[in-house]
Amino acid sequence: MGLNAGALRRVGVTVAQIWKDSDVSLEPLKGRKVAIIGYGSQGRAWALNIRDSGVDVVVGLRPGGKSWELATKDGFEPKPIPEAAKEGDVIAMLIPDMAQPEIYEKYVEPNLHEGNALVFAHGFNIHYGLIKPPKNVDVIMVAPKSPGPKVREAFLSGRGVPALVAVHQDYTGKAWDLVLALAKALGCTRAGVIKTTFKEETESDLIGEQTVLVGGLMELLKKGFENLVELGYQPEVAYFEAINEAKLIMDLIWQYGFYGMLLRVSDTAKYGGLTVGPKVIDEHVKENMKKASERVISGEFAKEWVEEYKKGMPTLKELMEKVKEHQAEKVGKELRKLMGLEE
Ligand SMILES: NC(=O)C1=CN([C@@H]2O[C@H](COP(=O)(O)OP(=O)(O)OC[C@H]3O[C@@H](n4cnc5c(N)ncnc54)[C@H](O)[C@@H]3O)[C@@H](O)[C@H]2O)C=CC1
Ligand SMILES: CC(=O)[C@](C)(O)C(=O)O
Ligand SMILES: [Mg+2]
Ligand SMILES: [Mg+2]
Repeated sequence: MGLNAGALRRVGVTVAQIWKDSDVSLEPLKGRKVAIIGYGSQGRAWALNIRDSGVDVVVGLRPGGKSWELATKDGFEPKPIPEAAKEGDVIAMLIPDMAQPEIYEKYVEPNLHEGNALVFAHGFNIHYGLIKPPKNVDVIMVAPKSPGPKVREAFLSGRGVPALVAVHQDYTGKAWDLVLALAKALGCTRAGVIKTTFKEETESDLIGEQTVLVGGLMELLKKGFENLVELGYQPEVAYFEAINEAKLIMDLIWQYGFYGMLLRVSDTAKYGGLTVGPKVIDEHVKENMKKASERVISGEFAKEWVEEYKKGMPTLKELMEKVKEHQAEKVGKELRKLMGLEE
């Protein structure tokens, strides 16, 4: 199957529908309690932002853990997951994707009431059929296009991060109003919220994080660092050049776009970058991206990840250790200390 522009239509959305803050009301959340299950990257940001938006929040956690302690420090009174799920009218699943099916089945599903809403921040478990909710609840998603801590940081700065919203099941007939209200309570409508489907969000999120955001970006910076070191330049120079400054250039792209970034670097960098860049990140890279995308779309990646999780994540653990051992990490730690970024 070719992955061309036409393939986009497969996901059921052709023209982007975007909501902004003034289009959306918080009214659907009035008098309803939001149960946040999990207090990690997204969970903490959601609980704090939704509470600050004047909505009643209960945090559901495993008793005695680190999250319990942190949520208590933040002024919540966390409850065991089954109790929070029972109390909540709107139940947000914000524990790791792989942990969700079991926790859902054991503690959440038995406590769902007719007309409740089950909320996801990523479509994985619904799209790949690992969680099958009952027919008498709404099943919705607000997927912030941002790491959790930035969801909180942006909310506090008054800006908000963009998000995708979707409705998988509209039992009450009011699921769209609710999902938009949640996006507003998270601060996401301030930046813009786009209508999507669980399929489009799941596939594009996985493809994005594998080929660009997490996999692609890190590999590019790592190889850029290694290349400089192998050529005999100082590792500290390589770190500042290929890793630290990448953030500063990315900030310019973030704020002004490609063209705006180019206007702010030297003509020498513009000419060198525009002529050499496509030779380094060439069509082979795009072909590799397509292959990775096919594995996401076919469900092959999801199957592999579930198997890895069931084995206790040996590959993930090994790869994480290897990252820690990389020279860029060792040099970087010292330099980040120097710049006052890390203790
Ligand atoms: N990390 C991020 O920035 C983003 C995450 N998402 C989605 O948000 C959801 C939550 O992901 P994260 O915030 O990364 O999760 P996380 O890994 O930060 O979750 C940690 C929380 O889950 C709890 N937890 C972990 N394992 C558990 C288990 N077996 N049983 C009960 N509780 C458990 C921990 O105590 C902690 O409170 C996922 O669906 C993810 O795909 C979506 C956008 C970005
Ligand atoms: C932060 C985010 O949006 C990711 C990369 O999709 C994720 O953490 O899963
Ligand atoms: Mg993701
Ligand atoms: Mg994402």
